[in-house]
Amino acid sequence: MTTPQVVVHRDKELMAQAAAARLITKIVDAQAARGTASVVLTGGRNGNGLLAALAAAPARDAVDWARIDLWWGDERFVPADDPERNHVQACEALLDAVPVDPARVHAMPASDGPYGDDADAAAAAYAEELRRAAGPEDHGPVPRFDVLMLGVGPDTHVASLFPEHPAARESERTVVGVHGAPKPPPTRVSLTLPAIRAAREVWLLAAGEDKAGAVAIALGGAGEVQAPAAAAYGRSRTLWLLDRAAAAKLPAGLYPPV
Ligand SMILES: O=C(O)[C@H](O)[C@@H](O)[C@H](O)[C@H](O)COP(=O)(O)O
Repeated sequence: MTTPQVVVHRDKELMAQAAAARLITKIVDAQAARGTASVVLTGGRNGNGLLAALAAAPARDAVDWARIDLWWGDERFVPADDPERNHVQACEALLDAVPVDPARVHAMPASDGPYGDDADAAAAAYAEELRRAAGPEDHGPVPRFDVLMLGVGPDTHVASLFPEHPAARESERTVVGVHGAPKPPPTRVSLTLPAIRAAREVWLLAAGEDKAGAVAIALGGAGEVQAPAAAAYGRSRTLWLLDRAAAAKLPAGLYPPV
């Protein structure tokens, strides 16, 4: 487990812009080192705010968009064109504006797709897609994503792993169907903690005062089933990107004054 590093920005706009700049650099470095990059996107306002900031950043053209695989940490299990879908929101925020290779944009299946309304079958299919993408150098059933981003919910959920839900306890499968989620819509598909922890870097994003309690609990040593965000970490780095309001309940001294 990597020790979390905390970076606090003045407000959520600056947080989104700084995280977008950080992501551009990370992708450019990964493409220089390995010829390709893989990034896991998150749903939610902060994840989409980051993508919109990236779309507006002049340096976005430094990325070779044809040589990047994009995955999702979770998806709302609704029809493919539903505006609630994380994939639809990511297209609006960024993906429609950059020359990504559609074959490398790995959206999770929708509820009107080949698996119908069977979220568990959709999850199994996504797990298989990840397994096929993993090479021998990945030493496991999912690729070693360069960056995996997660929005943090006010109850400490990440992706669609909600506190005390079975998905937060999953230790074998890499992707699961989630039923009865407390955040609508109730049916979702989500990466599990073992899949999340395969990433080189995990970035957790939280902004606003309604997140301050969750951030303090997760960074205060809570257990993974009670606080899934506490158990989301990367192989080489775990980074919490916060605005001042979300950091308000952290103990003094955990990050430099902003
Ligand atoms: O599908 C979703 O809703 C998510 O992926 C979810 O895990 C989200 O990232 C958090 O709830 C934070 O969302 P906000 O950034 O909007 O607070």
